Amino acid sequence: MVQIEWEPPALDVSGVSHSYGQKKALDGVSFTIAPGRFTVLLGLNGAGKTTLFSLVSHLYDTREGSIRIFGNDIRHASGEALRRLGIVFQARTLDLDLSVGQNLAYHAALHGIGRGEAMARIRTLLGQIDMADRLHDKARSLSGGQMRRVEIVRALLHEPSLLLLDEATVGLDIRSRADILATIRALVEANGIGVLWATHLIDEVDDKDEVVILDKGRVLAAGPVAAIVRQTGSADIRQAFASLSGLAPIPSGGGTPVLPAVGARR
Ligand SMILES: Nc1ncnc2c1ncn2[C@@H]1O[C@H](COP(=O)(O)OP(=O)(O)OP(=O)(O)O)[C@@H](O)[C@H]1O
Repeated sequence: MVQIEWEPPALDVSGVSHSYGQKKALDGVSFTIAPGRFTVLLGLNGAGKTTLFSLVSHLYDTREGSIRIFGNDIRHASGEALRRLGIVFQARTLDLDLSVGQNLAYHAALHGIGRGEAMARIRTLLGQIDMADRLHDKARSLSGGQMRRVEIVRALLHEPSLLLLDEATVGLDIRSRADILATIRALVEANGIGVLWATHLIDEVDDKDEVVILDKGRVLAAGPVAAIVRQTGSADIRQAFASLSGLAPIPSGGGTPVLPAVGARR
């Protein structure tokens, strides 16, 4: 008999709710993402993306529902779950007074990676993003896009199988945004890792991606772009998103935000 090995989803979010006092930020959120895939978590400002990331990364306790990373429950097997996870938060987190190499080596040490191995990984990853020559430069001397790329390298140092990025292109110009997105897509290909890319920018979705559409704390649709477009009877994901979330059609063009102010709270 042929035994088929079952691989658990990279991320399995099941019935997750979260409130801030009376405010319900997530309401029965369920979806899975497959290993090695690029999945976009698409939602307007205030949809609940950052709250979801805070639960997945165990910054907040999951009180309702469950979150599993490669089968490891974030509550009961948080060590193994977090070992498989890399995360780039929306806010900048490099120490500006340290060099690129020091920032990265410090993070590697926190993960218990020996100095020699850490330096080898740092050099390889910086090479993959064309920043090998910036190893000794102070983080302060980097552009916003370069800082983001270093943060991405930092999130990859412990060789996670799933990378979460929360609005990774916020505050960057169109060129840097495209570069970051291309960098991540190339790293997914090269390293075979899965990515959950949170954004409110519809233009960051590619036809080949999987998408989870989050609106006011609820999942409106989840699956391959083509399936969502077909199921909603839309011409493209732009129209599907607009019709699902009850918005006026979104005009196309360089990275049109679907809502005006990034970081605005409702
Ligand atoms: N610390 C908090 N206290 C109270 N309410 C909060 C807090 N953090 C978020 N919220 C509320 O929870 C909801 C979801 O916010 P969240 O930041 O998770 O959304 P988001 O999709 O990440 O939005 P953005 O793109 O603006 O960061 C919003 O209505 C927000 O106002």
